[in-house]
Amino acid sequence: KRQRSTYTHTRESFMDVYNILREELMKDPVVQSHPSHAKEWFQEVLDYNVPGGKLNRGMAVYDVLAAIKGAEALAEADVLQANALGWCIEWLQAFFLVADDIMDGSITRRGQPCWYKQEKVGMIACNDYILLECCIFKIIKQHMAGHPGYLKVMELFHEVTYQTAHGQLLDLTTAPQGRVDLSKYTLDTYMRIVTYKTAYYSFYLPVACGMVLAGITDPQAYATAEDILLDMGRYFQIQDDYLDCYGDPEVIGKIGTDIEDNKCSWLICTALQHASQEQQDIIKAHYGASDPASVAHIKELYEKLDLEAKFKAYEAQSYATLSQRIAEQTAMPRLVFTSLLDKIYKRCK
Ligand SMILES: COc1ccc2c(CC(=O)O)coc2c1
Repeated sequence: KRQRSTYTHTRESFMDVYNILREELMKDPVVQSHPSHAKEWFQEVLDYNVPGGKLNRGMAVYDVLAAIKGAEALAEADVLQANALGWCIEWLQAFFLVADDIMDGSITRRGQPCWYKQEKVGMIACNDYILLECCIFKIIKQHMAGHPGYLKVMELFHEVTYQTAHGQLLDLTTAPQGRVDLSKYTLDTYMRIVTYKTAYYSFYLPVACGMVLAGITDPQAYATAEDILLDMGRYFQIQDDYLDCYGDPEVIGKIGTDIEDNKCSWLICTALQHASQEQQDIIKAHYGASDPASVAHIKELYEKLDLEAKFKAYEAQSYATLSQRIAEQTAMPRLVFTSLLDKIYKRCK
């Protein structure tokens, strides 16, 4: 069935699907048979943690499907299915964020207190992030049963969860809280962290989901997409690290604290690569310290090492290489990749 009334893909239409999925999950017999306090708790876990982000990852699944099949070829059921898978990526992110905030001892997330910081929650949040992950497979079962790509999607979410957990393992053991062993802050390790912790779920997963729904089965198409999208995801995170230090807090919606937080960021790894012995001593003395004077010393060092220019050069190089690779590939309509690249390139938030 072709689409009669053209669907317009907006945050509002995407949020409508959240409400459908949340009601489906609340209707689950296990939840329905709970005493009301437990039903309310489960609903709050979803409403507090799943919506509230920028929804870029979730909304990208429909965009990919429409780019491959043509929006006019999609039936209402196809649109719902794509948005349901998109929300599975937002659920996956909610699961990681609730867990990561506990591990990092974070205070706020998306402008509100972290879920575990709620008086009544604490370590109950550990069970809550498990429930968030379980919802992914309830939604996939509900919306992909009977689809030829059901198993592929199931494998995708298991594989990307595994990759992301390995990214978090690497990040936690490279940059443990408190004083840091700077010898671990190499660009190679940094690239591995961002590949596994961010690039797979933020860029490869949304596109791979769209490809499955579009009926693409050729393994080479997925390999080509992975190659391009991991590079895009690495560029995205390096840009994120740059914005944390040089972005306008008004625009990015938060004040960057990577220097105070000891973060293994592209800036510090690049600084260490070019720093003299004396400059390394300054980094050792001041990186990861929260007092403003220490932060100022690090930013002064970033100035001296001209990291802004180094980032701009990397950004231009990365964009050129990605554009070239996108133009050369024949696996998919270029729009699949260019729509994402245009969203992140030179973004301010
Ligand atoms: C999947 O493509 C994306 C993923 C993430 C983003 C972001 C930042 C964010 O939402 O965290 C801007 O554009 C995107 C495009």
